[in-house]
Amino acid sequence: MFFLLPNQLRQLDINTPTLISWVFELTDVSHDLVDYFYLAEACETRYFWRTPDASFSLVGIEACQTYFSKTYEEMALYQQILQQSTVTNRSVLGTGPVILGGFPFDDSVNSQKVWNQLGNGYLFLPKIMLTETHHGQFLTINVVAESRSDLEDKWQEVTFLWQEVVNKKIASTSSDASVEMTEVSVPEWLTTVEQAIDEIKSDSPIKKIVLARELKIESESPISVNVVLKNSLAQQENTYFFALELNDVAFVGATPERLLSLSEGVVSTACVAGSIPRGETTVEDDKLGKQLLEDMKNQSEHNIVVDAIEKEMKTITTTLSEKGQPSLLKNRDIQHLFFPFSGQKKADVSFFQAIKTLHPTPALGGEPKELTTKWIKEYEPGCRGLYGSPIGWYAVMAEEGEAAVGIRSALIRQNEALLYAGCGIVSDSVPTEELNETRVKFQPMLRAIGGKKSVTSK
Ligand SMILES: C=C(O[C@H]1C=CC=C(C(=O)O)[C@@H]1O)C(=O)O
Repeated sequence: MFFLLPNQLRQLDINTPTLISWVFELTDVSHDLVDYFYLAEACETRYFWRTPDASFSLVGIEACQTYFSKTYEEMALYQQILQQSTVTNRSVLGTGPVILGGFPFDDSVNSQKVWNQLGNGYLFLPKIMLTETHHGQFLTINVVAESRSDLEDKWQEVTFLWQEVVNKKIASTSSDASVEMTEVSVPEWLTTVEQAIDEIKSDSPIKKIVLARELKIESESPISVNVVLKNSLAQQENTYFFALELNDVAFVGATPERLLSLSEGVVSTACVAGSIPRGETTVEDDKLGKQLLEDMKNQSEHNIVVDAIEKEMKTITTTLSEKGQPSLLKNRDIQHLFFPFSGQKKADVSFFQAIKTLHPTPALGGEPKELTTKWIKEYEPGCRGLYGSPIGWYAVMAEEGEAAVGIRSALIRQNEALLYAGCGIVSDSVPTEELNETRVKFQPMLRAIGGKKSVTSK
């Protein structure tokens, strides 16, 4: 598959920096799209995204433009600037110029010490992007050129990069190394949970705080992002899959939670809060599901999320679906209370602005938002980085995109991984039960990392 510069582009008159974003339909669709992510292992930047129903996947390879530590407003502005200087033949959803990546949980926290260059958010426009939809597989080539000869040079560079990637072989790596697992700051975390309960029970306006903790994995050999993603894809159900890698750090996850999607002017979100493990048998599983649906503590945790999201969705939409009863969202290790909302996005609200409005929902931050975000910054041990924050894709030329909430996730760096899990604390939370809930939420990434584990707790 070699992609020559199309004739239309050879005739372009380029005088100012112009983004050329050209889409080709792939005729050879024998590869699963994720294979291109695996093949790009040696690249500096790579990205993978798949929706829970697997109907839409993206792979991004190397950066044509990068956006570090950018606010939602800045990204909306970059999007507008790009729109005015782009030449594209895109017609299918998720092809052409698309920005990929994640925002930080809290942009007032510098997480670079732990998260390296990903710490304050990293978004990029890929040089090569692969898209799979029910229309087929597509390849987008993005280059920013200042003249016709610059376009020819850069085009050649990107097509060589593509050749290099597809000519690689996927290395077969096993995941049976010995790994040491350390639950980080457990006593401190339990104390923080108690403090949060006291705060909620006092006459403070705080009703709910989501507290997260970390689990550290040290492996005798480098942890392969390819293996972790491959295992996640095989092991999890009803989740988004994402992987964002820049140099030696990668953020990988299998999250059940949609923050916001935008298609044809309609924004859709979901309230996912309230949890119980899966049962060993169907009977036990149904019993646990029923228990979750009827449990007052989980209902109150969930309702806080529904009320806040409904209120915020009303500020960004002209019409909104009605509030109703939650159903169960079942993943491999855990089940949640789930309720979706969708509405017509207001024309003057950008997608980035809409994401800013919702993030963090009380499923990851708390209620009220500003107070609890500050509370988390002050008291939660650890450093969230991109955990719990919007990660996804954002079309440049059209009203399209989607961001999931980056949970059930791990930061992977060579022989180490840091897993994150949190839970909603309300007035009748019991600290040790919350600790157990986070243990269940670590499971997806623990299972995906594999290895023979020994455990310590600090
Ligand atoms: C914060 C996490 O989960 C959130 C999403 C679903 C259910 C949650 C809960 O029941 O507490 C959390 O709000 C996490 O998995 O790290």
